[in-house]
Amino acid sequence: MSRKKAAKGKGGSSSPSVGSPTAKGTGKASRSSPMNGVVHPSRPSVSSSSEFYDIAFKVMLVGDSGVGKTCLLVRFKDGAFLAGSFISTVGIDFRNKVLNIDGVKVKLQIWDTAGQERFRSVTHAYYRDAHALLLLYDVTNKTSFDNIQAWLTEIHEYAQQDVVLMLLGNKARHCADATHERVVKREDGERLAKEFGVPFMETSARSGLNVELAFTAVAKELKHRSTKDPSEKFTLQEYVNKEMKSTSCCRS
Ligand SMILES: Nc1nc2c(ncn2[C@@H]2O[C@H](COP(=O)(O)OP(=O)(O)OP(=O)(O)O)[C@@H](O)[C@H]2O)c(=O)[nH]1
Ligand SMILES: [Mg+2]
Repeated sequence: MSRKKAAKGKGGSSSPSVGSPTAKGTGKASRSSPMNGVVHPSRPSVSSSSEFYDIAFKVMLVGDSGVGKTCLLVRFKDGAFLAGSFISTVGIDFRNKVLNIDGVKVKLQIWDTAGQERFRSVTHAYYRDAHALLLLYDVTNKTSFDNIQAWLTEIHEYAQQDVVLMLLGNKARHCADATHERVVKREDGERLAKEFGVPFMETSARSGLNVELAFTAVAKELKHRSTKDPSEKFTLQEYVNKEMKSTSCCRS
């Protein structure tokens, strides 16, 4: 397996990277990638980064405005929490991160979409290229939870049928994240996820709860699908159930 070089740094709506609809100039996603849609660039990206990778995937963060998509990405990429005033994402943005999954360098190109309704048509253009979707709601905001069904309808309409999907209940009350009151019970999230057959866990971009796990689990599933190694047994939901940390330490 030849090793490629990852483009480094923060992306942006003005300069999308390899594979974005805008970069191809067609406004439409391409489906020409080999290995079940896995991105294997024909040559290393022009970049000063020393991060090589073997396979690359696109992961999209979706959900209502304010649920914490940008914060989740920043927590995962930089290990920090964006405190202070809320700056709503305009259009779409991306960051890259290379993970070592069982000896394979997996590059995730993570697209952070704007949750605001007025940017919905921008987001639609990116769905078809996504290998995985992390769908977020905010456990302190009931409307964001009620809107999950509408998001799922949208996903079924615009995303690939075999897209890897995971539901995340963010802002979960956890040791370092107890600023807001929970209004969506964990059991409600579990029930909804079960109903739609998608893996689920609660996260906190603020405390870091399960953030690494959410992206690692998706990377493992995508790598598993692309290598199709029959000796390797992997089930996303089982992995998540085994690895996830619960918020129970803070429950009163
Ligand atoms: N307490 C708590 N606050 C969070 C968490 N994640 C995000 N926030 C706060 O929620 C607000 C919205 O976070 P963003 O990450 O910007 O939300 P977003 O989903 O990217 O919103 P859009 O870009 O408009 O779609 C910010 O004020 C964050 O500080 C979390 O895990 N816990
Ligand atoms: Mg945002």
